Amino acid sequence: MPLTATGFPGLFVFEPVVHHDDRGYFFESYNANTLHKEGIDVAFVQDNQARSTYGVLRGLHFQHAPYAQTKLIRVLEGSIMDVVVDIRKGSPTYGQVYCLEMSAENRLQLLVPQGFAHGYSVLSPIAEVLYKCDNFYHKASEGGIRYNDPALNIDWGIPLADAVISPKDAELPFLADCPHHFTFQP
Ligand SMILES: Cc1cn([C@H]2C[C@H](O)[C@@H](COP(=O)(O)OP(=O)(O)O[C@H]3O[C@@H](C)C(=O)[C@@H](O)[C@H]3O)O2)c(=O)[nH]c1=O
Repeated sequence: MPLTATGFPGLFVFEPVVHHDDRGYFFESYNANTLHKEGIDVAFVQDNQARSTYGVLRGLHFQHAPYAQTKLIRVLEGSIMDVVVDIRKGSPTYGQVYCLEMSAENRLQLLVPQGFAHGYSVLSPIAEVLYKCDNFYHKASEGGIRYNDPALNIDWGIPLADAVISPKDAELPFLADCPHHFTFQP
């Protein structure tokens, strides 16, 4: 599974090797050994799957310690704009935004380390998103940052007038007011 660095420490894009034949195609959507060979060892314990319609915007979310989560994200149907923000104090990319268009067609996967806020918007009529997490859901440890934080100025790939946002997400704080931070560990 070829891996591409993003310039953000610990944040990687994977593009699986697809084997095509007369029947269709086959690819390994996850292989711990392949990641291990790239120096990445993550013990995933929970898979999440979410289906959304066009314009749905989920995020930006994280869980703080001791329930922080590494996530490996991919799209099973449709296309999304995936967005992460580095909130690790001391990171060379602290406060910076990384966006990646991910789809069932391009099969890209994004490995998001602990210490990033994560969200996505749906670009297609329907999107089905699957992500692995290395820590269990813990409601009391949930944190987030507002999708329209002016300091981040995120391009979600859709007009914000079309965005469908949960009441919880609409009230998240801006990064400058966020009470939770991570410490960068090189
Ligand atoms: C995240 C999560 C939610 N839930 C429940 C809580 C709630 O009743 C329902 C929907 O939860 P939410 O509104 O938080 O779902 P959602 O807004 O899709 O939350 C997700 O957003 C993306 C961007 C992420 O990165 C994830 O980590 C997660 O925070 O599902 C679980 O049971 N387990 C979980 O792991």
